[in-house]
Amino acid sequence: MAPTAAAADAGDGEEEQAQALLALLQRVQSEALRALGPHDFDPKLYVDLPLATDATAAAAAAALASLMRLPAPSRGEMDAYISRYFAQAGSDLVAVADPPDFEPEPRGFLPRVESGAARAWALDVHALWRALTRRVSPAVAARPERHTLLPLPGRVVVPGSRFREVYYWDSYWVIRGLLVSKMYETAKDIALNLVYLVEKYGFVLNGARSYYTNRSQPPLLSSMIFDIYMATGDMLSFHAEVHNVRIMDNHGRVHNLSRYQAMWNKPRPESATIDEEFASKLTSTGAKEKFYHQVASTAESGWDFSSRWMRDSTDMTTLTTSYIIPVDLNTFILKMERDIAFFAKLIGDMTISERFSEASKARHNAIESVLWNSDMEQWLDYWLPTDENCQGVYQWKPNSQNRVIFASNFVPLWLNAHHAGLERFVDEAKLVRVMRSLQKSGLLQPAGIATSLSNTGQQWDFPNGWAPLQHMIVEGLLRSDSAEARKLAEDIATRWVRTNYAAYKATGAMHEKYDVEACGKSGGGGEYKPQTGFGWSNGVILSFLEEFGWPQEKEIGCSS
Ligand SMILES: OC[C@H]1O[C@H](O[C@H]2O[C@H](CO)[C@@H](O)[C@H](O)[C@H]2O)[C@H](O)[C@@H](O)[C@@H]1O
Repeated sequence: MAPTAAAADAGDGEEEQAQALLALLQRVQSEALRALGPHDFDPKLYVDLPLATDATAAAAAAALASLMRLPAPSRGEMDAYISRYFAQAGSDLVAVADPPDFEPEPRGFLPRVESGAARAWALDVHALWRALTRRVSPAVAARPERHTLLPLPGRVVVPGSRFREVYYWDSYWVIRGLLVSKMYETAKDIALNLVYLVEKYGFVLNGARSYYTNRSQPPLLSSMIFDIYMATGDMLSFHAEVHNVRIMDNHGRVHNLSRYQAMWNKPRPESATIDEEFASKLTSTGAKEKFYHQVASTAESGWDFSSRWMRDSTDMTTLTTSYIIPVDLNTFILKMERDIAFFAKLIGDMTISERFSEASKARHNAIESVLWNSDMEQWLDYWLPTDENCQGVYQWKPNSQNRVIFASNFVPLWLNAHHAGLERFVDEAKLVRVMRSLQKSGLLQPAGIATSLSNTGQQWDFPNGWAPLQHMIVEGLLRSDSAEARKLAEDIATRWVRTNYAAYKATGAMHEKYDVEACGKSGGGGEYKPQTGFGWSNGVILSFLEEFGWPQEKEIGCSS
């Protein structure tokens, strides 16, 4: 997960040049804000610009310095400057409109989807892989100092719209969809690209840009490899790291758990103007640096942003992410430990297999001792004191569990969906109790599972629902002996499919997130405009349609 010696092997000269281009682009970003104003301003666009083929960074910097001397550059002057010195954002990725493993209707595609409307839409969603598959242009590897995009050896699938590069945790659900679409080679390419990032940087980056080298995202690489292996029998290799916190429970046992922790204490380049604006109310440099560190650590969580990480949900400067032990992160790492044990056994390395099997058992105990709350029948994030550096052993305190309801409190159910034959993470009786807790939590809404119960305007809060959260909880409920749990899983999936379908029919697009209060509404909130495309939404729809089918007589539109 998070970096230890970020970019240590990436080469010092290369790293310096990457940082010089980024610094120039951040100055362009600030100048563009001055020229264009904050309305509809997307700071990420500017740090994604490659240098134009006939431009040098020195000439672009000199011309920018002249613009900066103007009292207020006009939109025309700014546009002229950008088109003179830079190529279009995203032009350093080559569209792969015809991936070699794409077939308009692959043999054996969604055999249980009988409804004509559902099947036609599923084929549209499947065809979106053509619009989202890219290859990094060879120009990037030839002159990396001219791009913030990082070179990658294979094809990628991007989420879409402003997200022009491959993302770490998005790729898990993209791959799940690609496996339904029988695009095994593209799925393997994505995973191998992420392995390449591990080899080069020591961990999988948040996304494949030079400004993402300071942090990772939820660690799902082994899950990708596991699912590819299950679908194809092919194995890839990988490696990952964790950031440790030690907690002593009431029986004197010390547990190791993990937290998010980015290696960064500056504004995020892709959102620098926004971060600086929030930090402007903090007076000391130290306080600003701590804030920037929390912002980057929150981006590492994938839940950027949410009241889940804030002491005061109205104040971004109260982000406290690196002092929180998150339920979902520890679920992902436990799954990774089980995956490694599985693969090591498969290749006959029993020493590694046993080591990771022991680690997964220890984390299982830690999750049950530190994060499980038997009154609420949910797993809860654990908040550490913010005045310490997390080096020592903390004494567990019941009040440090965050009793606020989030969809992540139910993500450990997902562990039940994998590794048939192993001891189940949650036994049947407990699963039914957790299911009841979910049913009365308020998270179940007409169009799916809400991210939280608080409407804060942040995108990882109410009323937004996100594809990965629906998918993990549905898969967890589904692999149960309880008919009621399986029925609830299908009910949630049905609501989610219907809302995605209705929004697609209304807008012609698949969306990054949805408003779960009503069927057919896309989501909003957060620091950027709602995006379409969209990698993980497409992947989850294909996965649900494969799992549950769609009978002829079942209505796919919103039922009134
Ligand atoms: O530019 C702002 C932030 O955008 C990304 O986060 C969001 O989109 C990602 C891609 O779909 C997704 O993985 C993440 O969960 C979303 O919150 C980016 O990952 C952040 O690092 C970035 O600061």
